[in-house]
Amino acid sequence: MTTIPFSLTSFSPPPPLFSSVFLTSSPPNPIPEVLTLPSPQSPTKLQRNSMANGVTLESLRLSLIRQEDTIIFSLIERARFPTNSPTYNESYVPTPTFSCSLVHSVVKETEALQAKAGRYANPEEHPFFPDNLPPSVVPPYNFTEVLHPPAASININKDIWDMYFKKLLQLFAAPGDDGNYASTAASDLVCLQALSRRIHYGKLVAEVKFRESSEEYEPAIRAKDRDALMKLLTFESVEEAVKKRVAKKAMVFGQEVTLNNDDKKEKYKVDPSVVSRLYGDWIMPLTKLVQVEYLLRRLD
Ligand SMILES: O=C(O)C(=O)C[C@]1(C(=O)O)C=C[C@@H](O)C=C1
Repeated sequence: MTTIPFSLTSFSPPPPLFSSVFLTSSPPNPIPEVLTLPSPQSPTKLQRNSMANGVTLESLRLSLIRQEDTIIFSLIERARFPTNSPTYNESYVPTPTFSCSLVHSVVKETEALQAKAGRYANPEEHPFFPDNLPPSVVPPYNFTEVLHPPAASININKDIWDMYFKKLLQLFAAPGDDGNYASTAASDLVCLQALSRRIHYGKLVAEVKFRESSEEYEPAIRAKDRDALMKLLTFESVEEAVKKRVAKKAMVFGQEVTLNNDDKKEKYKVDPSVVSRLYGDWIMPLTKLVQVEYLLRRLD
C-alpha cells in the first residue's frame, strides 16, 4: 500500500463519495462506472475528458451527501455492540490460523473474497490489505475512465484504519464486552469500507475541480505547493454545512421511534456531536489530503 506520510493533527478541524455519482440533469443515478478503469485499452486524455461530461462538482457533492447516510447507518450498526476489546487483541485467538487480531483477519479475508468477486476492479474501492490480493474471477466490466491514471497509486487506508481504531471507535462504542466479536468485526469492516470509499472520492472531486479551473491549479501543481492546493480546493462554507447536516442526520436516523408520542428524542444511537466531529476532524481533512495527493500527480 502506498502510504502517504500524514499527521491527522496537521489539518485544522474543518469533515461525504463514490459509489454513486449523480448527474445534475436527472434524479440521482448511481454511475459507479465513471471512476473505473477501462478494459482492454486506456482511452486517450481527450476521450477521458469527453466521457466525464455530466460529472460536475455539484453532482459529486450530491453523492457525498448520499454517502453520509451510509456512514451514519454503519456507525449506528457498530454502536449496537460495546467495545468488545478481544476483537482487537492479537493474542485472543490461540491458533496459528489467526496470527493477528480477529478484526484484521476478518477484513483481510473478506477483502480477498471480494477481490475475487471483482470489487477492486472498480477504482472507487481501495483495499486495506492490498498485498497479494487474488485476481478477480468475474468478467471485466468496461468502465469509463475519468481519473488521471496515477490516481491508482493513492491509497490512504492505513491512515483511515488508524483513525478508526485509535480515535473514532472509543468515541461511539460503549465500554463493555458482550462476546459478539465476529459481528463486531463485520460491523467494523462495513464502517471502514464506507469511510474509505468516501475519503478516496476526493480523487474524483479533485479531477472535476482541476478540469473546471486548470489555469488556477497548474502553477501550484508545478510548484508542488501543497498549501496553495489545499487553499484552492477548500470551501469552508461547504464544510460548515456538512458538519451541521451530518449532526442533524445522526439525530433523525438515530432516534428511538415508537408508536406513542413519547419518542425520546434526546437519546440517540450515535452521538450527533461525534458524527459532526468525525467529519470535521477526520473525514473532510482526509478527503482533502486525497485531493492534494491527486492534484500533485495530475500533470504527470
Ligand atoms: O465539496 C467540495 O468541494 C469538496 O472538496 C469536498 C469537501 C468534503 O470533504 O466534504 C472537502 C473540501 C471542501 O472544503 C469541502 C468539502
